[in-house]
Amino acid sequence: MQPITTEIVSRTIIKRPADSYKGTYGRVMLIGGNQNFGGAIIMAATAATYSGAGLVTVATDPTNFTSLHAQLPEAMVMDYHQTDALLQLLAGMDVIVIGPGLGTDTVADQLLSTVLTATHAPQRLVLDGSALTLLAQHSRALPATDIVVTPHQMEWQRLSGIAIKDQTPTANHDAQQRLGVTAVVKAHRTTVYTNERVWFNPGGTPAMATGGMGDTLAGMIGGFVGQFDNFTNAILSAVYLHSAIADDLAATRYVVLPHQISAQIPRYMHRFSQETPAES
Ligand SMILES: NC(=O)C1=CN([C@@H]2O[C@H](COP(=O)(O)OP(=O)(O)OC[C@H]3O[C@@H](n4cnc5c(N)ncnc54)[C@H](OP(=O)(O)O)[C@@H]3O)[C@@H](O)[C@H]2O)[C@@H](O)CC1
Ligand SMILES: Nc1ncnc2c1ncn2[C@@H]1O[C@H](COP(=O)(O)OP(=O)(O)O)[C@@H](O)[C@H]1O
Ligand SMILES: [Mg+2]
Repeated sequence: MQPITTEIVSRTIIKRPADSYKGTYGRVMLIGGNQNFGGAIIMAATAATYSGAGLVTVATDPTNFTSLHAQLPEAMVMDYHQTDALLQLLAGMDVIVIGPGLGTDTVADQLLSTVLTATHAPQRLVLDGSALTLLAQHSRALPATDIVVTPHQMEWQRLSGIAIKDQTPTANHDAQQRLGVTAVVKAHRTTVYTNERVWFNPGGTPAMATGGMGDTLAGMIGGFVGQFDNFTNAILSAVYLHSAIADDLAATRYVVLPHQISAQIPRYMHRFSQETPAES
């Protein structure tokens, strides 16, 4: 196991080229937020936007439109029941994040199938939350493109079949190889599994144990993989920054809330972009 280092983050978060525009930084669609879990997709979309995604579209239940816009006017919205319109929009996306607050009813199940069928390389896919629970219920073909799953320990148990107490790095890596996708297994010390390697995140604090913290990470990963070419390094950098921000905030706070993390992302990205070694 190797630690995720600040050097990886500095190499990944590069200064923005002057000759660029919003399209340069990723068209990201986030799909989720049923009538009960609207907050989850709002937190994920907020994190993606504050992570620098150039254009953010949220496909959600219409009951969430107003609250989403009140929090995040930068985001566009669409009703996720409108399958034809969704398919049309999906075709133009660089990154699709599905799962935060999606739920597991038949609408959610259908949406996941639609996304798995419609996504094609080089589009990148982030599967989180309810999408993982649905995926574990019956196996489906995954598109041949960059995919990352971001389970907590119970979601990983459902997906991999490994009981929480048996989730060792070796067992998790074997399961990741079988699944063929990058796996971010979230815990106090989150571990990341790629085809080549096992990484561990040195940061993280129990002050992060609040609903929405993982939704925020999923949005950050969506924002990062839409901007930074190296898929693994983009994921590692998002995992690292998410907890590094929390650790700093927790120095003076008993709990850290997801929206407080998102508010700090641009400042931390700026800092790491200034540290980019001149030769890289
Ligand atoms: N504001 C919103 O809209 C929010 C919406 N959300 C959305 O809700 C949806 C469902 O996601 P979920 O994670 O809440 O529920 P689920 O997948 O059933 O897992 C919980 C079960 O697993 C167990 N468990 C064991 N270990 C665990 C661990 N390390 N971490 C976590 N759980 C662990 C746990 O055990 P217990 O707590 O009972 O001891 C329990 O039995 C999803 O779409 C998500 O995005 C949330 O983000 C919250 C904010
Ligand atoms: N005790 C802890 N120490 C470090 N990180 C934690 C701790 N508790 C929760 N987290 C982090 O918070 C996030 C929780 O994710 P998840 O359970 O998916 O939340 P949600 O679905 O409510 O958004 C993960 O990134 C996890 O690593
Ligand atoms: Mg979650």
